[in-house]
Amino acid sequence: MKLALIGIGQAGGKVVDAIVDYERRTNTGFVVDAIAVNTARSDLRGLRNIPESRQVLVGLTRVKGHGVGADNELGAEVTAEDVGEVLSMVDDLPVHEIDAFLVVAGLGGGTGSGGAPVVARELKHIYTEPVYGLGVLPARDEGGIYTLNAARSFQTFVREVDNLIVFDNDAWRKTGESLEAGYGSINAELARRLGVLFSAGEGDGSGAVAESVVDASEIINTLASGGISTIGYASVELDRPKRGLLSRLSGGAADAEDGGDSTNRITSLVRRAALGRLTLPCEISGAERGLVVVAGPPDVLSRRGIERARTWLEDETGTMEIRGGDYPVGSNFVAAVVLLSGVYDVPRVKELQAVAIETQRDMLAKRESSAASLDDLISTGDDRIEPLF
Ligand SMILES: Nc1nc2c(ncn2[C@@H]2O[C@H](COP(=O)(O)OP(=O)(O)OP(=O)(O)O)[C@@H](O)[C@H]2O)c(=O)[nH]1
Repeated sequence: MKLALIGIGQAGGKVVDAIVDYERRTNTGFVVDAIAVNTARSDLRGLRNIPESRQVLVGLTRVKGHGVGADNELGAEVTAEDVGEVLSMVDDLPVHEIDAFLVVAGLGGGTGSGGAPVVARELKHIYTEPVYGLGVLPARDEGGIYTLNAARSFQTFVREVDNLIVFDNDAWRKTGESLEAGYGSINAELARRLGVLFSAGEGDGSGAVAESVVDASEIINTLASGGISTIGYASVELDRPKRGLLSRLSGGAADAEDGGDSTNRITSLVRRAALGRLTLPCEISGAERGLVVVAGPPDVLSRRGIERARTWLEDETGTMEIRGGDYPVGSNFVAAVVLLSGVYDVPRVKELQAVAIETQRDMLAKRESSAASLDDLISTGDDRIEPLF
């Protein structure tokens, strides 16, 4: 599936940078182009895979290239004011080659949180291709303002995109590692999941042909549920020397050849992917749609395994709309990606909203009491001191 990526804010830019890095290393060609949008000049300078010619600095007259300091209302405002610059860069893209747009942002800050829904709304207005969002939720300990920003942006973003894929930083932190230090590896993990999913059907340049292809329309139909999505992933290294291209391309005989090993490997991988750590932890039963992609050398991609895994996922989720297929790649790993779309039982979102409501209430009360306290402080009672003007 061919994507145009638009990363907004620092997290958005860095995640898009990581996806482009994955795409180049794997030679999968699923990224048609990538654009970074920011209010902070220094954030744009840090990007390695998005050249200056694909970067847009918005809000320059208002914030002078210094970011919006976690004020997402200002982020939305300045992005709306300068959205024409973003759209004219999108206009330069070969849009006829694109299957969908993916707008990426961290929802806890200011620029991405406010700007991503604005850009998504404009893209949807102009183009007929689907516009998907990828929203990163802040970790629990980032504080109330980040949580409130994320809750407000989430409400808005989910309405402006055809589907919002969610990634929760909190579920991905490693013990003993600060989140800042861990962003590099977290972004790489996220890029791998999205990379395997979106490059399915594009091939990896080895010329291998899939038995039952996962093409762009399978992904689009899965995401057509709307609402929000989560992605699971699991992989295993094959215990054998890497085979030559010829044997990889021969493929297709996995079930007969290894007495069911390939079938079992795939079913257990898909279970691990769906029941292990999802990009957004949630209850998978009740998901509206699902897609299973199994990537690996063709001679171990068991069609029976994929069928069984699909049936298992139908039982677990309670939906018949589980699509699936294989994705032959020249690798010594077998990987399964499970995309669950239209998930509604998500305790993390409910918790985020509860903290956001509490924060909003506290902030309003504080603002009112601060105004009264300042009046108190300044007032000199009956002995009035005249202000200068
Ligand atoms: N996964 C991931 N999350 C990040 C990364 N950088 C920041 N975040 C998250 O994204 C949130 C938003 O931060 P930024 O993207 O830095 O904010 P911004 O959109 O640039 O907005 P301002 O800095 O306020 O102008 C943070 O609260 C973190 O939760 C990253 O590299 N990877």
